[in-house]
Amino acid sequence: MNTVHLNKTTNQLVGTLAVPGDKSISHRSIIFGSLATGITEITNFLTGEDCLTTIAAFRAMGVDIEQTGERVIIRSKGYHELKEPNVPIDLGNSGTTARLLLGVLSGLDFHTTLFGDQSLTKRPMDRINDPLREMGALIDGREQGKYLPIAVRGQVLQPITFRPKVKSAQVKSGVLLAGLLAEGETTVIETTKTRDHTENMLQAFGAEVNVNGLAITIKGQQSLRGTAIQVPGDISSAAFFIVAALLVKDSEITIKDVGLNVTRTGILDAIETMGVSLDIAETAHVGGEVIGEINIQHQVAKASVIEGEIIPRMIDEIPILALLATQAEGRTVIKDAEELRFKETDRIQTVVDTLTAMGANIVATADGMVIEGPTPLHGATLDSYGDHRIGMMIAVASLIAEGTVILTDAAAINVSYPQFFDHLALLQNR
Ligand SMILES: O=C(O)C1=C[C@@H](OP(=O)(O)O)[C@@H](O)[C@H](O)C1
Ligand SMILES: C=C(OP(=O)(O)O)C(=O)O
Repeated sequence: MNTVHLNKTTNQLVGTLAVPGDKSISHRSIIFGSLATGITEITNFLTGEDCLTTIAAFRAMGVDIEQTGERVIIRSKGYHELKEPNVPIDLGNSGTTARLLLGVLSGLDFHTTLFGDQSLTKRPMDRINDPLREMGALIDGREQGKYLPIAVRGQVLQPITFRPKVKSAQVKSGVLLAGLLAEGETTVIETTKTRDHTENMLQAFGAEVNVNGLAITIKGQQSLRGTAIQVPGDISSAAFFIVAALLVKDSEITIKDVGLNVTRTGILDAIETMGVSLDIAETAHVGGEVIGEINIQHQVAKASVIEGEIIPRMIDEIPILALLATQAEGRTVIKDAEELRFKETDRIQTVVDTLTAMGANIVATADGMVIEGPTPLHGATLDSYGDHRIGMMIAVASLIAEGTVILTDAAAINVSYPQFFDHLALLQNR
């Protein structure tokens, strides 16, 4: 499955789909379940490689984690009982595991070494290590701990009030996790709201946490209680099929049981500002998260300017939105998205290079891109560059491109959506 040949679809996309569990929430369910005392039972867990990496990390610290497909049972005696791993921990491709785990390990009384794959080894860790060091963490690594491999020796941490410079839920969450283990009260004050699954899950595990607008305060050294977590479908995964249905003529699909937390629905708002109407209905609330259904029919989008507070609420969906913009009428401008340069790849550059190779009119800017549409797309030989979201963007683009798209390193998609090609075939009635 590493190289796949993809052709323009002859079928419209139709049907109802439940996308796999949310990646951010799946990671956090393993982390909080491992830190809690008692039994945590997780359903609809994402079996993507990144989340399996988080399971392996906590198993290495002695936590009993039983995983059978999308059902996970964690039996833990609480964070005081976590053990020093006797081998370095492999974080694979997962930025979320790296930043959140650094927060946890900084406050646990043992030594750990962390390393990752080629992509993760290039991603900045100083954004989390700087505040952790301010709390007293002992962290060292390549270039003074800016990059993996990194070693941590846990300490008794002091609380801080932290105003992150980057808009990052991973940094916020890493500091809140360290704050949970620290003495006193730790506060994180954001400039723009980022995804709040950590805050929601802390509450679900019985922690005292106070959210006051952009300020989050956590009381240190409290214990968490194991609980049941139902993971909503991942809107970031759904976004690929939402855009696919908009692009392929006569399509109509419904995505059910998908997470609709407002800190994640920027992609739906952005699509609506492009003149598209979506039918969205909330169906349930679980563990502080909203779940619902989205119905999408093929429509032609209009260009728009996407900027400001919406960007952190759709940061992982910008590659697929850029594809939609290549087929929209007019000039789409994406701004304030410099964070894309620090993902699995530099997603400003890889999106621009990939869509240009397919015939799009798109240029990179320092903090985003400018796209003129509509332009017809054509086949090409393209690489995922080891980036799951680039791989899925290419696969969706191939549905409307003339000629064959040859996608190399398609296996990168397994990081967040192992069933992606099966689900695509299902919607094509193949
Ligand atoms: O907290 C999380 O689960 C995530 C936060 C975002 O990263 P940043 O915090 O680096 O923006 C996002 O891109 C990533 O896919 C998952
Ligand atoms: C950026 C992503 O994940 P992470 O930072 O966890 O590698 C992503 O899933 O698009």
